[in-house]
Amino acid sequence: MPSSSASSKGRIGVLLVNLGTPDSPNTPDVRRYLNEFLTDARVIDMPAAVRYPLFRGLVVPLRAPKSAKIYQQLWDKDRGSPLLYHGLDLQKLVQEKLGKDYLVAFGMRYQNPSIESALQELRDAAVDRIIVLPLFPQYAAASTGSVQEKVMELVSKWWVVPSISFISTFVDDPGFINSFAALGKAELEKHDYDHIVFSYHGIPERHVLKGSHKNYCKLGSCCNSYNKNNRYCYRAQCFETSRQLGAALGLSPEQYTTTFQSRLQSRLRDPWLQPYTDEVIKEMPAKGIKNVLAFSPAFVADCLETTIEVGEEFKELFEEAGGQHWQLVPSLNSTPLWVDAVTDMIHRN
Ligand SMILES: C=CC1=C(C)c2cc3[nH]c(cc4nc(cc5[nH]c(cc1n2)c(C)c5CCC(=O)O)C(CCC(=O)O)=C4C)c(C)c3C=C
Ligand SMILES: [Fe+2]
Ligand SMILES: [Fe+2]
Repeated sequence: MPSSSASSKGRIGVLLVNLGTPDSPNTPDVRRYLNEFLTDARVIDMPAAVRYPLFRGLVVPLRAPKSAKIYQQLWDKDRGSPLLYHGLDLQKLVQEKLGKDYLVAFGMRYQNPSIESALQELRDAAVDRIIVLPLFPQYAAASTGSVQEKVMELVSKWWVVPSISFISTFVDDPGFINSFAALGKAELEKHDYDHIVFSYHGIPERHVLKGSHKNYCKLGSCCNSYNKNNRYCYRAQCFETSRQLGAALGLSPEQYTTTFQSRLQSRLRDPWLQPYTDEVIKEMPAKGIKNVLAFSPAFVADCLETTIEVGEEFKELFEEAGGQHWQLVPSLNSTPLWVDAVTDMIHRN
């Protein structure tokens, strides 16, 4: 008779995944990161015969030295890339909170620690099943979709394929919303603001239309409500996060604006989601909006796109246009409310 004392159940594996970051802020590492990132067909959805020569041969070599300079500004001399160390801090705290019945691993879609190494950690521990949480509140094929594809590609090669589930979007998760709102309220107590900007990472409009369920989404007022037809529409999800955050902060719709940042290509050739943050904020001071509090709610950890783009570059633009006070709300990083929110999402799954 087999011993009845040994439990037949293993731990539950949890895989937290963020986008990725270079191993160092030096040009060769930034080039390697950008090469992996920008040849992903879910990010640059061109035929491989065009994507590889164009990006490896032209875009990345030109971009890498410029990006490296910005990463050098961002890099912490002891802990390195914020996206990485905040992710590792979150992993540790969520593990402590979930306890010994769970094993929490952390991976990056591009570069290190790889999703492959994180999955291997869970496999070595013979976890019972795996819950994957891509750390992107709003689903986009280029972010969450790419993580899902990579996880499925890797796990499909295992002889024993475990039960696996994905948390694909958490735009309106009360824990996520309340964690961000709490950070915003702390800033609102320190200063008087004329307006709030919710600036999301942009994606090409084409990506939204490609994911449109039965052509429901046409980049118009379709995105003004969040419903079963546009549950995975990135634009509708961003608007929903803004509405939820606005409500949690006690704002009326006129007190905030939703904008999109970080477009990669020329807008003439390839329109990205609009309005563009840089264009909107340049117009604000002339309209009497001189004090702005900015959130970046497409990111749950501070990174190049929050600290440098929103916190520094947009501040400079705003001030040059006559603005007086521009303040970025820090990201969720590994704050206690966010650790609780992640733990709750895992428990509910
Ligand atoms: C929030 C989710 C993200 C989506 C959606 C996304 C789409 C997307 N991004 C690019 C191009 C670049 N993004 C870069 C940095 C970057 N992007 C995200 C998240 C999303 N991207 C994060 C978290 C980061 C920061 C990483 C860090 O190390 O701090 C960069 C690299 C930086 C630079 O050179 O400017 C590029 C390039 C595209 C083309 C795209 C959708 C099609
Ligand atoms: Fe990006
Ligand atoms: Fe829509």
